[in-house]
Amino acid sequence: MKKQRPVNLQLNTISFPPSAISSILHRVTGVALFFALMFVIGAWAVSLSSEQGFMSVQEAMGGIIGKVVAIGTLSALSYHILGGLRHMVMDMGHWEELQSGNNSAKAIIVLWVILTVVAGVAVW
Ligand code: HEM
Repeated sequence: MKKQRPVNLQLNTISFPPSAISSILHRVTGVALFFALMFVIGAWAVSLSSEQGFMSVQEAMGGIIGKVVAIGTLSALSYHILGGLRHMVMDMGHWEELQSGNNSAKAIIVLWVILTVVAGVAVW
C-alpha cells in the first residue's frame, strides 16, 4: 500500500452535492422526529389527563420555547415527508440519474424552507 495516500481532513473544503445534503437531512430529521415524538406524545398525554393538564400544555405552547419546539417539529416532519416522497419516486425508477437526483434534492430543500416559513408564520 502507498504510504503517502491523498488525505482530506479539512471538512470545510469538501463540497457536498445537493443529493448528499438531502440524504444527511433525511437522517437528521428522522432522528429529530424520534425525539420530537416523545415531546408530542408527552404533551398529548398531559393535556388529556385533566383540565389543569390541558391548561398547562396550552400555556407552555403559548411561550417562546413551546413555539420553537412546535416549529422545529413541523419543520423536521415536513422535510422527512418530502424526503420520503422523493425516495418513493426513486423507488419507482425516476430521479436516479446524477442531474435529476440533484435537481429533485434541490427542489425538496426549497419546498422545505417554504413550508418551514409557512409553519413559522402559522404557529407564531
Ligand atoms: C415520526 C415518524 C418518523 C420517524 C421517527 C422516522 C425516523 C427515521 C429515521 C431515524 C430514519 C433514518 C434511518 C437511517 O438513516 O438509518 C428514517 C429513514 C426514512 N424515513 Fe422515516 N421516520 C418517520 C416518518 C416517516 C415518514 C412519514 C416517511 C414517509 C413519508 C418516512 C420515510 C423514510 C424513508 C424513505 C427513510 C429511508 C431513507 C434512506 O434510505 O436514506 N419516514 N426515518
